[in-house]
Amino acid sequence: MSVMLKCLSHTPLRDYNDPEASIVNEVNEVIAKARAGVEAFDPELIVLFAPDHYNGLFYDLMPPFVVATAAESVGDYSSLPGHLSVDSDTAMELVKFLFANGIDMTLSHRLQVDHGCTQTLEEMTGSLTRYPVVPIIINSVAPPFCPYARIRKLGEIVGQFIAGLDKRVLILGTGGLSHEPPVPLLADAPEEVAEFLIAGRNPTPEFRAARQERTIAAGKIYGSELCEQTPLNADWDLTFIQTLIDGRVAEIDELSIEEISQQAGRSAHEVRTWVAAFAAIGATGSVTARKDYYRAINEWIAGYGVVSAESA
Ligand SMILES: O=C(O)/C=C/c1cccc(O)c1O
Ligand SMILES: [Fe+2]
Repeated sequence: MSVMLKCLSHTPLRDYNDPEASIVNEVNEVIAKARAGVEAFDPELIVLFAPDHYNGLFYDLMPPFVVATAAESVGDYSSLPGHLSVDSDTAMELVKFLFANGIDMTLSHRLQVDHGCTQTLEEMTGSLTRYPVVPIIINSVAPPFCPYARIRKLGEIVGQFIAGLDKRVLILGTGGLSHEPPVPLLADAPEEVAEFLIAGRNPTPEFRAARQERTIAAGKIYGSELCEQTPLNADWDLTFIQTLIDGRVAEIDELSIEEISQQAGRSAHEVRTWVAAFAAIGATGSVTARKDYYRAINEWIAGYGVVSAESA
């Protein structure tokens, strides 16, 4: 068994609201380098921790986390549509292993996923089908959230499963870091917004286009005095990254969910995918980790980071 980890922020505003060309080029270079590392590693399996943004998961049945044995991308923004090459047998074995080890996992045999799941997969592999993948969606956008300690425990048990596989496994975490796009909250939502958050699957093209336009418009003023959303917080992001690469992931258990929302924005909870990914690799051996890149990019509503690790 050998294990590689890549955790990356994602943003659907790529191509729709780009920062200056030098920054786009810089990010493209970092992604190309990370992808070359994946290519050289040649994973036999990808375990993908990702959030959803009210495209696959809604409040009609909102799990804290879910393993998919089959997944279809909705192709929101400019993300790739279509099916992911999910290794359904391994996904099912993982669910059984989690049950046997104290994690009450949710299972989906047909899950819709969005840019939060597919952007990083595409960036790291060039497609949604290049390698067998097991998607694990962690609720990071729809409060209330289970404690970070539970996410770390989930990651640890996934790591124990990976350790028993005798395969080259790439663990991906996608989302974060600090950011707060205009995603509505169920509390106090007007009736039609609440209806969308509870059961908004398969929206009309017009509904999807209007939603995307709102995000693009938010990107154009994000971080300015016109913007009411919580701004990016580079200090918070860099402290969080350092905690992970120092091997101190358990310290994140102590952070309060409310404080993270206040300091880093409501969608900063997408870092739950990074917590799970680091806990997973930590359970497979001794870990070497590094920060490949960080920049706060308002145009993309993203504290944008890339972190890599290997275990031996
Ligand atoms: O779901 C949406 O419409 C927008 C999501 C978004 C916006 C900006 C940064 C991100 O990481 C997002 O997921
Ligand atoms: Fe996101």
